[in-house]
Amino acid sequence: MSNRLPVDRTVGPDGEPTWSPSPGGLVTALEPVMRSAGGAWVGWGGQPDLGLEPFEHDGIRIIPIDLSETDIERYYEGFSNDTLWPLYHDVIAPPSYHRVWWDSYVGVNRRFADAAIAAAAPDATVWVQDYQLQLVPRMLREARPDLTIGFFNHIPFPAYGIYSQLPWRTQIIEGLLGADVIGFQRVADAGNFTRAVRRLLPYSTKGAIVNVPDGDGARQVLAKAFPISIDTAGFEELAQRPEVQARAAQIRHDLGNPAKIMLGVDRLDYTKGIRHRLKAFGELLADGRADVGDVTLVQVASPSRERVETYRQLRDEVELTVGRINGDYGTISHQPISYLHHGFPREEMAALYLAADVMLVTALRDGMNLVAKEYVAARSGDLDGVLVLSEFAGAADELRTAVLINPHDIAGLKDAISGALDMPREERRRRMRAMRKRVRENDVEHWSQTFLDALRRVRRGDDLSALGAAPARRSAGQAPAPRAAAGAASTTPGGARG
Ligand SMILES: O=P(O)(O)OC[C@H]1O[C@H](O[C@H]2O[C@H](CO)[C@@H](O)[C@H](O)[C@H]2O)[C@H](O)[C@@H](O)[C@@H]1O
Ligand SMILES: O=c1ccn([C@@H]2O[C@H](COP(=O)(O)OP(=O)(O)O)[C@@H](O)[C@H]2O)c(=O)[nH]1
Repeated sequence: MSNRLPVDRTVGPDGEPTWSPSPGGLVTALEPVMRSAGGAWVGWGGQPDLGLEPFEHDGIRIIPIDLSETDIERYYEGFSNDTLWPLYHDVIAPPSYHRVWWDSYVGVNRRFADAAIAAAAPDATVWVQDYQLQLVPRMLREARPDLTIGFFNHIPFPAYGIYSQLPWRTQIIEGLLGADVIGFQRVADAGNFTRAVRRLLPYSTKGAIVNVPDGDGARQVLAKAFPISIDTAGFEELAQRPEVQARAAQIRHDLGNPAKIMLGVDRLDYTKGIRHRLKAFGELLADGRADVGDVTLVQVASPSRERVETYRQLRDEVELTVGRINGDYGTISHQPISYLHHGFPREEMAALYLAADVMLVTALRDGMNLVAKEYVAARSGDLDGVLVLSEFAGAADELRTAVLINPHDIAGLKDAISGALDMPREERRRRMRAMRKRVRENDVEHWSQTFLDALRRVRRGDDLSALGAAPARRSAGQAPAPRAAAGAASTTPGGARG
């Protein structure tokens, strides 16, 4: 279950409805998982009031949830994308708090939960995805204690000093704790979550395990990092196809055969650090450390959340900056930046990755960033290309041989880009080989199997020590938790179901 279905319904100029792939990494990651798992996908079709019945799409059973214009404004654009999104991304933009948005969030979470309650077979597993649906796990547990419930948070979970701004901070934590396993992208996110639990609720935690009162006993909830990944083999295969390789050569030719191509691919989102990247590149051109004609930056900025004001402002700022740089440094034959405000299909993405000598991922905060992993998979064949990667993207925990940068440090970013453009072939190869190993070991299949395996083990009441238990911790001055306290050191609480 996720806010978005894998496909969005749009109506073409001829008035005919068509289904197009939904934007973003969540769908990219989950689609291959769902295709192999069977079961049904509950989500929203991307347009208001579609009134659709369940249907099959490309081998996946789809259960659509209807959202009205008001739901979209308050639950999706409002609470999800103008409250939770900026808050969870370290308040890069100021979050807005509105009680009517919260009410709508509760109501829409209830509708999603009811759809799963009606559709799930006895003892089924329900895997809830992402910050838009954090209240669903508890709603499911209250109505259907037979279900095994997983939750995965695709975006960061902030430190308590930030999270505590949220007027509904306790309800969200209680909502999430309805799950058996709560997955996060990074170890730091899982730690932030368990710290928030200790600050807000009288529940004891032991490493990754939270003891939640349940009847006369307690049940164990596992809150742990499961870094998401991509269909690595599928992406490698795509990048090896002759037509994709020919397209990569064509892209280079069409750009005027610059010595170096740099690439950025992002939803047009303020978390992605597009402005910082443009600033660094503009300064390199101004300093004479990069020359138009020698270096071209291709920036794909795929449209996202266009009715949210912060996103509109971002688009204006980015496009103003691109226009200035192209105006200042462009020639009749060459533009420093090729800016594309569209979404592209996977084949074109693979060709762009193959064409790019340097991939720029400069996010200010990002749950994972699948683009970074796709670039590595695409370059498995030639082991070439340099990944410049923000340490604030989840992918930086795994891709340690990327050129790691702090995007706020513009001087450092300029040096890193310059070094990447000049990096010797042998160093490029060495770094890429290590990253390829990692992306092959942890692909999306491994991610989903590891998560689902943890879910089965928690549900069976297995000994969870191997899954990340650590010495018992309780925040300073916190009273022992009622009921759960005695079970804090134990691995099999009384309330756990076998
Ligand atoms: O559905 P939208 O509002 O259009 O946004 C698209 C998706 O963006 C986010 O993606 C995140 O998930 C990726 C995969 O785990 C991760 O790599 C990335 O860092 C995240 O930003 C969002 O979390 C999804 O819910 C959205 O559908
Ligand atoms: O024009 C585009 C731009 C992006 N993507 C895909 O969208 C996903 C973006 O995921 P990421 O985790 O990098 O960021 P998100 O958008 O989810 O925050 C990746 O699979 C990209 O290949 C795409 O298919 N076409």
